[in-house]
Order: sequence, then C-alpha cells, then structure tokens
Amino acid sequence: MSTESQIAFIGGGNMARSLVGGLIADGYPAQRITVSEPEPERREQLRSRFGVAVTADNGEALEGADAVVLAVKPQTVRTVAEEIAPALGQAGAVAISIAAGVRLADLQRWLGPQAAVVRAMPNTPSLIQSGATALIANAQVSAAQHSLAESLLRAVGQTQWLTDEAQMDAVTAISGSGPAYFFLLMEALEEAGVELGLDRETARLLTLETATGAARMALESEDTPARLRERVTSPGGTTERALGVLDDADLRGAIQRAAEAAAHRAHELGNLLGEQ
Ligand SMILES: NC(=O)C1=CN([C@@H]2O[C@H](COP(=O)(O)OP(=O)(O)OC[C@H]3O[C@@H](n4cnc5c(N)ncnc54)[C@H](O)[C@@H]3O)[C@@H](O)[C@H]2O)C=CC1
Ligand SMILES: O=C(O)[C@@H]1CCC=N1
Repeated sequence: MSTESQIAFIGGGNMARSLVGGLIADGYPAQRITVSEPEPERREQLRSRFGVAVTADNGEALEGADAVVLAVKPQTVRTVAEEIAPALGQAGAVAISIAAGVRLADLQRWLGPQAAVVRAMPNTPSLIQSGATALIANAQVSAAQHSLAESLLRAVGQTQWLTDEAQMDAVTAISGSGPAYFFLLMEALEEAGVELGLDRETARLLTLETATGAARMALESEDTPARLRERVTSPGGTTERALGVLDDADLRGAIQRAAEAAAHRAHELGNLLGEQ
C-alpha cells in the first residue's frame, strides 16, 4: 500500500495492537501511524513496541489523517464518532469501524451525512499478518478511499468485500471470534497431553505444530478438510476412536450453536447500540 497515507487509530487496545503490529511488520512507516488511547500504560506499550505516535487526545490523532480506524468497544463507538465527526469532515478522511455489531447506517448518522465509512471485521492474527478481514463500504466512500481501506487491511492478511451488510454478523462469528475457538482447542489438547503424561512444554509444542500443520495443509491442499480428516483416520485405529468420542459429545453441534450465539450477539449489539 502507499506509505504516504496517515492512519489514526482511536483506541489502542487488543485489536488496534494487532493491526498496528501487522502494519509495522509489513513495513509501514511508524511515523505515519498515530494511536489515541486514554490509558497511559497502553500508550507507552504501543510507543515503545512499535514506535508509533501516541496521544490521549482523539482530535490530535485525527490531524492530517487519511484513514481513521475506530478501535474502541462497540459501546463507546457512538461517543467517539460524535466527538470526531467535525474533524473527520474537515480532514476528508475515511472512517473504518471495526466494532462488532455496529451498523453502517448508525455510524453514518453519528459521523454525519457526508462521512465516508467502511465497516470492517478483522481478527487478532493480523498481528502476524495472518488476519482475515471482511469489509463493506457506504456510498460516500471514494474509489481512492476504498482502495486505501482495502490495502490497509490487506497489509495484515486476507480481505473480502461483502455486498450485504447482514453477512457481517456471520463473519463476526466465524473469523472475528474464530481465533478464540481455535485457541480453546489448543488449550484443551495441550492439557490432554499433560494428563496423558507429557511434560507441558512438549505437549504445547506438539499441539501448536499440529495446529499449524493442519491449518497450512488445509489451506494448501486441493482436498476438503473432510477428506484430509479421513486420511488421518485409519479404520479401527486411534483417530477413529477419538472422533467417536467427539461425535458422542456433539462437537459439531456445539460449534454450530457457538457460532449462532456469536452471530446473534453481534446482531443484538447492533440493535442495542443503533437507532433502528
Ligand atoms: N479483540 C478482537 O479479537 C476483535 C475486536 N474487534 C472490535 O474491536 C474493538 C476493540 O476491541 P478490543 O481491542 O478487543 O477492545 P479493548 O478494550 O482491548 O480496546 C479498546 C480500547 O479503547 C480505549 N478507549 C476507551 N474509550 C476511549 C475513547 N473515548 N477514546 C479513545 N480510546 C478509548 C480503551 O482504553 C481500550 O484500550 C471492539 O469494537 C471489537 O468489537 C473486532 C474484531 C476482533
Ligand atoms: O468478542 C468480541 O466481541 C470481539 C468481536 C470479534 C472478536 N472479538
């Protein structure tokens, strides 16, 4: 992406840290990134780890910005949006909200009728440029702003534009929250290894290498995950026995219900925080 654009982050928490870290790792100049964050410790961490400019003043972060990433909690987005609306209009910057649930129409209402707004759902592996982000833009977003938003998120992983905003709840449930499901699986498998007699370090290493190997294999293979799973499963062997236990526990059903609960919560947040 062009390294000329000035990027402001409003909120310097977990997700901002992942995006900033990913951008810096991609070679984006630190002096072109400003993060506004009220917590002094978080500001200091961002400054010392990534070398970006930090401030406690949202207005200051916006000065000269071409893109402003709203990286505060969904419940804080309205306050921040209304606060920055005048400066955003003057800067002519595109606002990129990553808040779960918060809808384009509400963002537009809070930021002003002329505001160019992109709603995005990234995930934390952006930190190591392995993120997955879905995006959708309002009609005010220019072609240049469209490509700025895309290149910003593409610097930290894969991007996918949506044409129907309703899909954002599903995206939030699958890739937004998704890393947590895989981390939980890793925690559980590591623990099982320890229970079976491995030392923790060995159990963790084997778990993480296996997770990485399986994910890379699924990405690079032309076969479906189902086919790859079948190849691990020798008839009458160990995997078959293990998968039987997971089927009895209805793991697939639990995952389906978990994703539905996350999507439902995203929708609920949109209803609770929005005005329609
Ligand atoms: N954590 C994740 O994996 C993902 C989070 N998101 C979204 O990103 C947003 C941020 O989430 P997290 O980073 O996890 O939360 P977080 O709580 O770690 O970060 C939010 C930050 O905003 C700061 N803040 C609070 N009020 C502020 C204000 N008025 N002005 C400027 N900064 C302010 C807080 O001090 C905090 O550091 C949420 O809307 C969430 O839905 C989206 C995708 C993934
Ligand atoms: O848990 C959350 O609400 C945020 C949105 C997606 C991932 N984390």
